[in-house]
Amino acid sequence: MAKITILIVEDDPDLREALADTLALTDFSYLLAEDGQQAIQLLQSKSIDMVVSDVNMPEVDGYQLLQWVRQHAPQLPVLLMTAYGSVSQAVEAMKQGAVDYLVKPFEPDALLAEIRRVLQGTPKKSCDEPVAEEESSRQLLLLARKVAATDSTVLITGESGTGKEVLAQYIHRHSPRNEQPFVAINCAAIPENMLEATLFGHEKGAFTGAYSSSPGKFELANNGTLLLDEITEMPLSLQAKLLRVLQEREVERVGGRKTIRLDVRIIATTNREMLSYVQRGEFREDLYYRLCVFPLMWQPLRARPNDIVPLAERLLAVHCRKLKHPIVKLSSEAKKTLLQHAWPGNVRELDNAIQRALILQQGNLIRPADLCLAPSHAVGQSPVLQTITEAAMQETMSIESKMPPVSAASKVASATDNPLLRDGESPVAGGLESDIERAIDTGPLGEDLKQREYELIIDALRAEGGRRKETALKLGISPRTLRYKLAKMREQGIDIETMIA
Ligand SMILES: Nc1ncnc2c1ncn2[C@@H]1O[C@H](COP(=O)(O)OP(=O)(O)OP(=O)(O)O)[C@@H](O)[C@H]1O
Repeated sequence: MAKITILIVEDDPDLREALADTLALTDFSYLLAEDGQQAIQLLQSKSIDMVVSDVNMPEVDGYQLLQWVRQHAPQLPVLLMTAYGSVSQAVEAMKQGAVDYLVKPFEPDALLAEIRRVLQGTPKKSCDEPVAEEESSRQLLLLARKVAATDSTVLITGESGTGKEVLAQYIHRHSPRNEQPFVAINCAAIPENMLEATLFGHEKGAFTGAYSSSPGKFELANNGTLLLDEITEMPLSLQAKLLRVLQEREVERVGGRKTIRLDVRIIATTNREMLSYVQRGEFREDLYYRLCVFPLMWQPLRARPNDIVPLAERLLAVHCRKLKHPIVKLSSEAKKTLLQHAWPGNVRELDNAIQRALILQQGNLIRPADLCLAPSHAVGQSPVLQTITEAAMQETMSIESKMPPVSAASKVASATDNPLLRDGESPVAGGLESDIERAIDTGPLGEDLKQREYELIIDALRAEGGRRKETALKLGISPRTLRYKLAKMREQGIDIETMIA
């Protein structure tokens, strides 16, 4: 059997040699590159199973290399190595598709364990169960445990950052398939022309750039669980093929003739209101009903206050462990501040706030100022926010009435049908949640944020020479969302082409 090849990309010659020495003592074979440019050349000519890359390198750095991989070989896992000060960027890189990051310095065994974990497709080792102190969250986990025991297809809905992937992993961990792979694919993050090959695999030469044959996510997940993240972002043409695979339980690689039998448990997630996608003809109805066998919904974080502080404490412990930092605590004022915030970006926003606070805090105690939370997002404290929360509640209630009833845990649904920038935690970095965006549509804050968002989009388009797919990838949104945003900008009289020029 061919050996698994790891590509090490590191500009520091001593560290590169040390990493090579580590891999030389294992069954893996390895290739070495001094920078991103050399790495791309090797990726174009050799068969490589995984990339382990430094972040800061001259010319083509780790992030640019990651972007190249996302476009040309999206199924290839990229593990980043980063210095302590660049951790927040590395976390951002994970959102862009890196499988994980290691903080330097690390033990050789930590690297090998991480490589094995990634290649086996197992989720991050964590004996930690999802935090669920709120009654509705507990009930949700109970339901998840029940469905985990079966092979039923599960559809998880909830706003961006509520914990849909965490719940999917929880189901897998508690299922009879837990010793088998858990494989996740984010349908919004893979370029449209690569999605089919990534899902179903391809044979060598099936298309330009198919340097070697490769199994798809379905094959990799065989006997285990496949998570189809952000399923509404899948193009209609591919939905038809997906439906066939789900019905017939077999797959053929792109450019291949062999039929491969499948035994895969499917979990799909979305932060959109799927039924309105179905009504608009953007999502196949038959596929919707095949996926929505057992729907589960995470409430937005603002609707489960009892989860907020325990989640913050868990995230704090995780990051302290990862950064080898002494234990840090939350002051009681900081806890109050957390409870007063509306968390439009949900648990992911909380995670970011905790990471920021960990960097800023002094004396191993987090105080309110360290959290850097915008006061305008404090629950019940600002008229702007009241509008936001009211609008969000109205939105979620109107959705609730349309979703099939599942449980008491699903009192507040959160998907929206308005495709907007994801990851609502920071308007500058990532965009806003749709409910919030609509709520602040008319206010001065809304105008400022919109202008800033338009500037970001134009800048990204300019940097990518007007190419839509690349721009969407750069902004961390789906091409569909970008199209929607551009249409909105045109409606407002913005001449996009002139601005790019
Ligand atoms: N109940 C929970 N317990 C512990 N950590 C959680 C929980 N929910 C979410 N998280 C953490 O919050 C972050 C976001 O979670 P996750 O990726 O599962 O959200 P998501 O709903 O899938 O987001 P998206 O819609 O953007 O894909 C992750 O870092 C995850 O570990």
